[in-house]
Amino acid sequence: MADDILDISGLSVDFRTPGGTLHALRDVNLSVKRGSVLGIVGESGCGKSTLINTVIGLLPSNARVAGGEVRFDGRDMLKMTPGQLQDLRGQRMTAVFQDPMTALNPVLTIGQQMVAIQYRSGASTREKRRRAAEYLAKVRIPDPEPRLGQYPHQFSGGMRQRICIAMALLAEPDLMIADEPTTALDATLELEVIALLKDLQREVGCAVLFISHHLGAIAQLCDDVAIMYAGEVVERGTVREIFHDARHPYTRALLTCDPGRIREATRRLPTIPGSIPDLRRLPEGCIFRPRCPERFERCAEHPGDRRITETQFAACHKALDLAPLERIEA
Ligand SMILES: Nc1ncnc2c1ncn2[C@@H]1O[C@H](COP(=O)(O)OP(=O)(O)OP(=O)(O)O)[C@@H](O)[C@H]1O
Repeated sequence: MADDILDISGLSVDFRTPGGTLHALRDVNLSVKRGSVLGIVGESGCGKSTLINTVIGLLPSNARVAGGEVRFDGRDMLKMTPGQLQDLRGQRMTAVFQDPMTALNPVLTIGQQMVAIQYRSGASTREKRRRAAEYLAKVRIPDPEPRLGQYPHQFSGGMRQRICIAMALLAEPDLMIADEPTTALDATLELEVIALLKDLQREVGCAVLFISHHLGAIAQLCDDVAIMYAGEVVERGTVREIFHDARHPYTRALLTCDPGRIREATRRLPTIPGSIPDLRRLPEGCIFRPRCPERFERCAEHPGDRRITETQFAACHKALDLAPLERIEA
C-alpha cells in the first residue's frame, strides 16, 4: 500500500488560448499522506483550480497535461479510463466546494440527496436514511431525522456547507478535496466549520486536500502546506516549518505582510507589490524574480527544489542562506 494517498509528480498543464499556449502548471510535485491534511495556498491565478481539476479528472477541453503523473493510492489517474475515474470520484475521492448551493439540488430534500449518493451501497433505503441522519448528526445538525425531510433553502449557509461536508464524508473516502469551503462564510462560521472539519477528518481518518486563501485556517487545520505561485509550488513543508521557518521569499512575504493577524482574521492573502507574470510569456529563471526583494544574478537560472529538511523544500537559490523570520505562532 502506498504511503501517500495522492502523489503528484512533475505535473505540467497547458491551456490553448487565442494569445498562445498558457503554461498554467509547471513541474508540480506534491503529496498527501494517508489520513493527513495538506493545505494549498496561493494568490488568484496561481493554478489551484487547474490542479484540482486535473486531480478530479475534469479539465476543460482546451487544457492538455503536458507531463507528469497523478497517483491515487499508487495508480496513475492520468492513465485511467473515464469509467475508472468515475468509480473513484464520489467514493474514494470526494469534494466540497465554495458554494454549497452548486452541490445541493434545490428541488430535492436533503434526505433524498443523501440517500441518492449512496447508490452503490446494497443497503435498504431505510438503512441509507439512518446513515444520512448519522452523518448529519456528525456535522452537528440538530434534530437530524426530521431535517432529512427539508429542502436546502430551509437551512442556513453554514448548515448547508456542513451538509455538503457530511455528504462528502458519507462515502468514507480516502481523500476529500475541500476547495475554499469556508470562503463564503463569515469569520465565526468559518472557525466553526474548520474545527468541525478537523474533528471529522480525525474521526473518519480520511486525508484532506484543503485549498484556502486564509492563512489562519491553513495553520489551524493542516499538517503540511504547499505554497503556489504562478503555476509552481515554490515551497512545501510541515505547517510548523512553513509558519516558523519559511525559506522562500514569496512565502515570507505572505507571512510577514501581516504576522500578528494571521491566526485571527487574515481571511484574504496579503497583497505583495507587483503582479503574477503572463503565463504565456514566462520570465527566464525563477518565476518570482520580477517581484523578489532577494533577487540576484543567479536567479536568471531556475533554482529547482532545494531540500531544507526531510520534509521542507523551497525553489530559491537563497533558501539555505536567509536569516530566520521573526517567530510566527501557528
Ligand atoms: N479554461 C481556461 N482557458 C485558458 N486559461 C485558463 C483556463 N482556466 C484557467 N486558465 C488560466 O490558468 C491560470 C491558472 O488559473 P486557475 O483558475 O487554476 O488559478 P486559481 O489559483 O484557481 O485562481 P482563483 O483562485 O482565481 O480561482 C490562470 O492564468 C488562468 O487565467
